[in-house]
Amino acid sequence: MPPELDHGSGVDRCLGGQALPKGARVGLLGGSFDPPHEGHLHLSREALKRFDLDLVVWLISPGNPLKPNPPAPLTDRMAAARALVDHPRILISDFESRSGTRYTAQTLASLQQRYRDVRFVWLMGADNLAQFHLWENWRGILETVPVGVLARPGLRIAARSSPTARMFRGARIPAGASRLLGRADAPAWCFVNIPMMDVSSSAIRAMGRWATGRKS
Ligand SMILES: Nc1ncnc2c1ncn2[C@@H]1O[C@H](COP(=O)(O)OP(=O)(O)OP(=O)(O)O)[C@@H](O)[C@H]1O
Ligand SMILES: O=C(O)c1ccc[n+]([C@@H]2O[C@H](COP(=O)([O-])O)[C@@H](O)[C@H]2O)c1
Repeated sequence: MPPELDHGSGVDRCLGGQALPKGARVGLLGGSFDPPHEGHLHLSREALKRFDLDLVVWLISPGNPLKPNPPAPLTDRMAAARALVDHPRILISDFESRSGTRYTAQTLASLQQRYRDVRFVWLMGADNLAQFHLWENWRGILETVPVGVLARPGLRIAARSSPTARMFRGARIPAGASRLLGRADAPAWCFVNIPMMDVSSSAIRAMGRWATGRKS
């Protein structure tokens, strides 16, 4: 049983091994991290600055509900993330596997119930904004937490003209005011251009540089 789970009250005392201070602005970077790479680190460092966050938590997913093939075992991905990250404000968590949630809308509901005094911000790369309207209860997610989107090579235009960007255009915070995102009430989202880093898990897998206990 993970030590950080307080089963008596059903309340998590900490996320990614760290207690979350009252009022903290916490960015959540959900992902397959199959494997984690420098692009995830880069996105996280930029998000801390651009959105004025206190912490970024990597939520290592049991598996993306839209991806047909399962990722490598969670323990391998968690270990690789721990080996890669050496930053006091970037935490790694298997919260979704522990809470039994797989859809982001459920994960956010579960987190908000456990951490009532924390201000969560959902973080993602531009590829996910382009597809966001396919996610379970995607409007509900946007109505629940502010969303920070970070540019990704080749995907700026698809993201900015996506159904989500069009439907929620009135809730967009301009990039010049991105530091307000963490304090904003939902619905609010912000797209920031960051120096591009052309690295992806699929490219690393294709190069055979990710050896795990994956069953395939
Ligand atoms: N190089 C990058 N620049 C910006 N965002 C990124 C980058 N790599 C990953 N992300 C974002 O990080 C989150 C988690 O990504 P994920 O773990 O799926 O990695 P990935 O490299 O996109 O994987 P894959 O190539 O298998 O799709 C997503 O929101 C994704 O958009
Ligand atoms: O909730 C959904 O319907 C949903 C659909 C697709 C992706 N997600 C989440 O988006 C995050 C990024 O996934 P990935 O595989 O692109 O790294 C990860 O936390 C997934 O659980 C969530």
